[in-house]
Amino acid sequence: MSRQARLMFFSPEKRLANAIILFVITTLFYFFGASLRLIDELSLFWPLNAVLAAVFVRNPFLNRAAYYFIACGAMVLFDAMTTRWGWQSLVINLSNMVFIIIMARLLLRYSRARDENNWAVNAFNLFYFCLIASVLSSLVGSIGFMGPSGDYRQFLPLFADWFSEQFSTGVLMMPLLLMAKWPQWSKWPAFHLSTLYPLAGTIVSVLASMVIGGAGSLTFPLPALIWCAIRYPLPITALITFLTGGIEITLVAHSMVEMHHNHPLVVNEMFSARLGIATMAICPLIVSVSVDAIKRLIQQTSLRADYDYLTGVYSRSGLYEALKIKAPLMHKPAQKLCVMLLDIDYFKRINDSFGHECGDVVLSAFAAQLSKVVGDNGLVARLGGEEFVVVCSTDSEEQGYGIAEKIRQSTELTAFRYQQQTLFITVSIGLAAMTPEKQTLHDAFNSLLAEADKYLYLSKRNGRNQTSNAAVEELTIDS
Ligand SMILES: Nc1nc2c(ncn2[C@@H]2O[C@H](COP(=O)(O)OP(=O)(O)OP(=O)(O)O)[C@@H](O)[C@H]2O)c(=O)[nH]1
Repeated sequence: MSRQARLMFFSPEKRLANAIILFVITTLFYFFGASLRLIDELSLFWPLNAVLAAVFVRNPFLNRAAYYFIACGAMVLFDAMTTRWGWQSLVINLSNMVFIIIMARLLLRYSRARDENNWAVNAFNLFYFCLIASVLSSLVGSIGFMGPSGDYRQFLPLFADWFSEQFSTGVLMMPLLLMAKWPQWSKWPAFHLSTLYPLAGTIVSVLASMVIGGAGSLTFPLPALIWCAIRYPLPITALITFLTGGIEITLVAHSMVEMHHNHPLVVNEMFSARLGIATMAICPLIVSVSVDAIKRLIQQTSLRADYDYLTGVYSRSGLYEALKIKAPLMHKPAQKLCVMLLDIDYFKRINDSFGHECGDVVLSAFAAQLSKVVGDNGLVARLGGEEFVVVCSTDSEEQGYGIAEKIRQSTELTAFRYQQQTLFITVSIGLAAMTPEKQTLHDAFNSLLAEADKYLYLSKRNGRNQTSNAAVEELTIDS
């Protein structure tokens, strides 16, 4: 991911600026969380912990005691100015820090190394890391909050509420926070109305869960979210999933999705709803991560198929793809399509005298030299063994012949090096050219390749290290 595309607020060199920004972010989100408080101390959503954990994951250099201290200090200071919690504030904020530090450390240790470019939201890992961080931080929070003289019958409901909030907010927010980047509008595909269908499906299913109600209705958006995961990029899926989960939690908390008709909302139901929503939220992400991985695999496989592994020039299949995509841009209607078939002379001797590895080095250096001479004026491919093909568009066949000769002469003059050895090679070339009229470039190429093969044979037969084409063939026949 490029520096510009990622959201960058921190820098390893600017420690004071880092400290100030961290302090401001902590205070802002603390304020936001505090304004969402539902019942006394507890919050419906507490986004600060997920936000700070993501900040520490995205900026590994911030993972130092001093920065942890600043974040915790900002929280305690906010409480000191806005509440009368006293020591309880220390416990609550310590529990926040437990979540933040455990989450950041686990993600940095197990996810980042695997995929440097994607901040690897391995959805399974994220789910379990959130679980571990939430259990530990809620334990610290609820035990500390009750204190030694607390009524321990209250422990379980307190722990359940604390844990389910941390866990659901973490699972819903972390993927989005870890992947957030400035949108690159230029890379967005053209808009079609059908693009909105999965989003519309999600909205309709959230509305349906409001109308129908009951615990089961919370899973209504799942199919639509999975549809989103298949259609949209990973960060967009993370955003929609986050919004859907957040809306559902709010609806349940405000009894707009009824879990039990005619019964007021009790903590256990909230606990169950939050866990259910968090579990549902991870499903589209798992699909999205898998779709992303499959897409990358397809990209890698086609890259492998399109390029020759040894020399880096096009493979045979890659050349046919390039003829479809690149050649029409390069070829003007009145121009000649020139196909040169090249075969290194006596290549077997190089293998026999210096070994197969030396042969590979020569093939690779020859391909590099060939690409340099042809430049942007043509396509270079390796058909197999020591046989290469060059396709270019020229104003005349003579011009094509000129390029072929330039290749041949530069090959003859190049000293190829392998270990302490200096080797010289020559190449024989067959050249065929035509102005494709009704034929596609692909068909024209196929017939020119067969013709060039005939002229290559002529070059070999006439002593190698030469270029042959129709004109040379005529001369040979005449003489
Ligand atoms: N090192 C290496 N050798 C290869 C590769 N592919 C094919 N070869 C060798 O290339 C040689 C081609 O030999 P021949 O077809 O007899 O042709 P030549 O020796 O070049 O002789 P002429 O083409 O008639 O000038 C064989 O020894 C193959 O084993 C490769 O990827 N690497």
